[in-house]
Amino acid sequence: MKVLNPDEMRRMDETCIHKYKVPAQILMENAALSALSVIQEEYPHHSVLLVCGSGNNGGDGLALARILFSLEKDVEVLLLGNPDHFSKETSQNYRAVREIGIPLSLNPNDEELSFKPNRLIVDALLGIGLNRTVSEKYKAIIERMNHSGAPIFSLDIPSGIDGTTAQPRGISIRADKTICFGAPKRGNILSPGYVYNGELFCSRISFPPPLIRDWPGKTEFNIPSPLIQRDPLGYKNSFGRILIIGGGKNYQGAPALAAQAAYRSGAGYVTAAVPQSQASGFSAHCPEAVIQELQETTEKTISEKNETLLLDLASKHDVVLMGPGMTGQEETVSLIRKLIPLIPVPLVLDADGLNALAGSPDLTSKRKFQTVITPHLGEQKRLRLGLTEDQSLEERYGVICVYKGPRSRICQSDGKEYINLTGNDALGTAGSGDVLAGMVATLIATQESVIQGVCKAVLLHGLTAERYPGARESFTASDIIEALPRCLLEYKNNYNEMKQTFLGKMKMIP
Ligand SMILES: NC(=O)C1=CN([C@@H]2O[C@H](COP(=O)(O)OP(=O)(O)OC[C@H]3O[C@@H](n4cnc5c(N)ncnc54)[C@H](O)[C@@H]3O)[C@@H](O)[C@H]2O)[C@@H](O)CC1
Ligand SMILES: [K+]
Repeated sequence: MKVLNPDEMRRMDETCIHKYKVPAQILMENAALSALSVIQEEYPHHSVLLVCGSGNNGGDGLALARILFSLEKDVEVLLLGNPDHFSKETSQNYRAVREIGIPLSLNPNDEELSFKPNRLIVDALLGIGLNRTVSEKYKAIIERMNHSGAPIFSLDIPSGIDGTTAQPRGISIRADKTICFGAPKRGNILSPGYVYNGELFCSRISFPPPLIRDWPGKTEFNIPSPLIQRDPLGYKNSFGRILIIGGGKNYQGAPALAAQAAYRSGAGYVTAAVPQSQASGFSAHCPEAVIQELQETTEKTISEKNETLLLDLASKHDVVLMGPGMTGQEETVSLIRKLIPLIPVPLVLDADGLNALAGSPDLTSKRKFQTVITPHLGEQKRLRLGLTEDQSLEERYGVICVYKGPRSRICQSDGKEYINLTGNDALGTAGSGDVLAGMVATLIATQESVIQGVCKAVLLHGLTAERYPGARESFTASDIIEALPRCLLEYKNNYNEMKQTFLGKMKMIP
């Protein structure tokens, strides 16, 4: 399923209206009816206060007020704006609400604003037409709604969340539930917007299937797809040979976590190239890994003298992961920068590999084999140095970029983007990224393509956190590795069901 930005959503609405001849009035009515079905299911006994703005989002709210009133619900409307400027559809609903005699305050002053904790608030102030910082007048109302103690149900998107960036524009409604219309917008799905949305519902508001299916949008969910079956006649070298280049003084755990994660996610053979003084410590952490001892700098990090050896070793593996625990030691950084363009297989760069890359996009953009980078927020900022605002990391560095964080995004240089829905805050723990890097390297080697491998690894990594039976506070990187056998099995056996339910992150409403 596609995830749209507000411009695309408007074009989709227009196409539905003009090409498929579904009138705008019907779309608004369907939006209101789908919101009604959520209210009937989730808030069957609540009286309802609808807070409506002057755009079509407000129109949806007015249509919903009309339908609720016809069901003899206790409803009241607060409406902001000048009715002379309403769209045709919003005007029609406004006139109906007035004629029917539904209680309505137009542009209420402070005393007329009354929010009761036990009355459901329907937030229909601002939808995808939000195009600037929330005005002072709206801000005051949003604050009052947020502090009212009442449950809030947002129509289309919580008022104040930017549909493209998912950031609040100054302030935003914090909804308990949100229903998005037609298709989910980026602001419904990405961080931090998805937290403001609360529980998310989606209605197609009768958009014809080809309109949604054939939409040329470039953003979609990272939906589970089947894992490649292991060859029953395979052997260790056919199940993915991974080379991990990492480690430095005080950082032997990072490559060890990556190596364990690689084995637990299916790698047949893992070589760990680490500074010689750390080899024995490494073996204690991951006895399955084959160790390549490397010459060291005086600071016990990987020396530049290993260049030829490492390139030769890389050529004997399917994928290389470089970076975990390598430190920012000058000579080591220089080695990383020499190796990046020359490594003759797909390359995953993480941690110090990314720090060494930052500011030199040509190192990766000219590589003959694909590169995957997995930066967290701090690393993203460093990698952005020297880039213009409209340039993306994936485009400028010529890589697949995994933007790690809540709702990680996996982006290709051609603009295709997959939003991952698995995971939670438990993953914010030291070593979590090292584990992910090991999983990414392995699934790249074992799945049908580099992008498929990356998508599956990110999904699986998030799943381990969701399936953890303990408190999120207690979750560690080792728990991810420990959960992999179960989660991998669940993914293998149930991907189809996971696909149907979108992993429970969004409920489809007729
Ligand atoms: N045919 C369609 O286009 C459909 C649209 N629908 C609804 O229509 C919404 C989009 O409608 P609109 O494009 O009219 O936009 P909105 O209803 O989101 O808001 C536009 C209004 O808000 C004002 N505004 C924008 N930014 C503001 C700010 N920061 N502070 C205060 N006021 C601000 C604008 O001046 C304008 O009056 C969707 O979110 C959805 O709820 C649905 O009815 C489904 C069909
Ligand atoms: K809204």
